[in-house]
Amino acid sequence: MWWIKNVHLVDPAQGISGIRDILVKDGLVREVSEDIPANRAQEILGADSPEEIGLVDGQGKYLFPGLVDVHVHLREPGFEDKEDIASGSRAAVRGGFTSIMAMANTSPVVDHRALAEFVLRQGQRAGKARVYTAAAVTKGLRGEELVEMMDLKEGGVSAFSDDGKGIQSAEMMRLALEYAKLTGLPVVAHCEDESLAAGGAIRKSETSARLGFKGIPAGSESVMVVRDVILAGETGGKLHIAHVSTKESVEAIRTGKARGLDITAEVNPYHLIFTCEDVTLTDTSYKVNPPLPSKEDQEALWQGILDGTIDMLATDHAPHTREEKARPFGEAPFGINGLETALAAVWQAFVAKGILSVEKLIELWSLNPARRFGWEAGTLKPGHPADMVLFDPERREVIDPAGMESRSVNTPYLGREMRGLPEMTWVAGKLVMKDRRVI
Ligand SMILES: NC(=O)N[C@@H](CC(=O)O)C(=O)O
Ligand SMILES: [Zn+2]
Ligand SMILES: [Zn+2]
Repeated sequence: MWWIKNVHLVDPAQGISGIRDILVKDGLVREVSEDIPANRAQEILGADSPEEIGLVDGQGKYLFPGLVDVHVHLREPGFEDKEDIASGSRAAVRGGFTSIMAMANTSPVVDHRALAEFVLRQGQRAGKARVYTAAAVTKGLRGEELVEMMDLKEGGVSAFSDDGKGIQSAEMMRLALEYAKLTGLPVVAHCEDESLAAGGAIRKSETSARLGFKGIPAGSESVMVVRDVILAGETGGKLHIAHVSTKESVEAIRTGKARGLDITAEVNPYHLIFTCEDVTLTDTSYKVNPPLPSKEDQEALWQGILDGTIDMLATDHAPHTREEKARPFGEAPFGINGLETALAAVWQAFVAKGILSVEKLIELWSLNPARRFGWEAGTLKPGHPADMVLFDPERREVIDPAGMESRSVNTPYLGREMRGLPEMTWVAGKLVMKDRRVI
């Protein structure tokens, strides 16, 4: 049992952003109030003596509902040299994430029930973050034949996604939305038209021309977002757009929402922090799909966040080995390792500077994703699971591979000092990270 005192609690679902005390017992939040006297805490917690209660002084710190990340690559089965479910879920809680959703682009692909159940079981066995999983939309991510959606839903998946590949056939996407609708689960769309994107390494721009790369045009994403919004309208299906990175995509989603369609969208925080102009040939950790956007697109992403067109942030945690990322830029795989650095990155770039409020941050990264995917998370209302993060806005740390839980270190922050980090993480009232160490 826990008693956290004098902490700045941020919980948009309860309309709270201010100093509170909070009591936790048997995995649940029991009481949230402005000041809890010792005898009352002992009574509510049913403690025989004060020594039984874990007391945390939250002075100068924030308490957040555990962050919810709907887009991570845990690489198991098949690519355990990059990450596995245990290491990924440890990285999650170290970074402040207590619920994560694994993508299906493993080997074999999570396109059948037995494998989905395996992923969920491995997540439980790891006993750190709550691990949810998406199943593929099409068998083997080949875009040709739908998976058994109802069977997978019964196996416990939370969404369907061919993430890593765009579904090239409009008819296949239409069918996917229609069938997924019967399960009540969203289709998570990775929007990428291969005829436009093929062979590119970074966003088509002055930089791509200067560096001598074939650029990936913004349209390779936007045309498919427009298509999928239209198909969501025709089918009445539930659509979630992954890693939105262009102005035209934001516009299409805004239009779809104005029509009342069942659409949500996420942005990868690195697309808010970096632009295509930051890319250098020597650092492949900036190579990500979709590629880092232009300044103009980045501004449109912000507009989308501020007016509610964009519902959430998601790391798209995409670990790759040092060997793979050591290849020449054009040949290195796409992806940025996110779980252990993303919150700090957003904090120091935006929240610390007053560009993004802490309340909006928690809406975007805890409340909204939990609501969309139907998970019990995103708030610390009494009676809800005590998935919580104690966050120290002043804590500094140099990002050192030796301290990282992820098996991969493909982040632009390597060797850089970050400011604003999670200090303690609880999942279901159990302390799983303390002082930057997973326990
Ligand atoms: N985002 C990436 O750059 N890479 C992801 C695939 C994806 O999310 O599309 C990966 O699996 O490595
Ligand atoms: Zn993707
Ligand atoms: Zn992804």
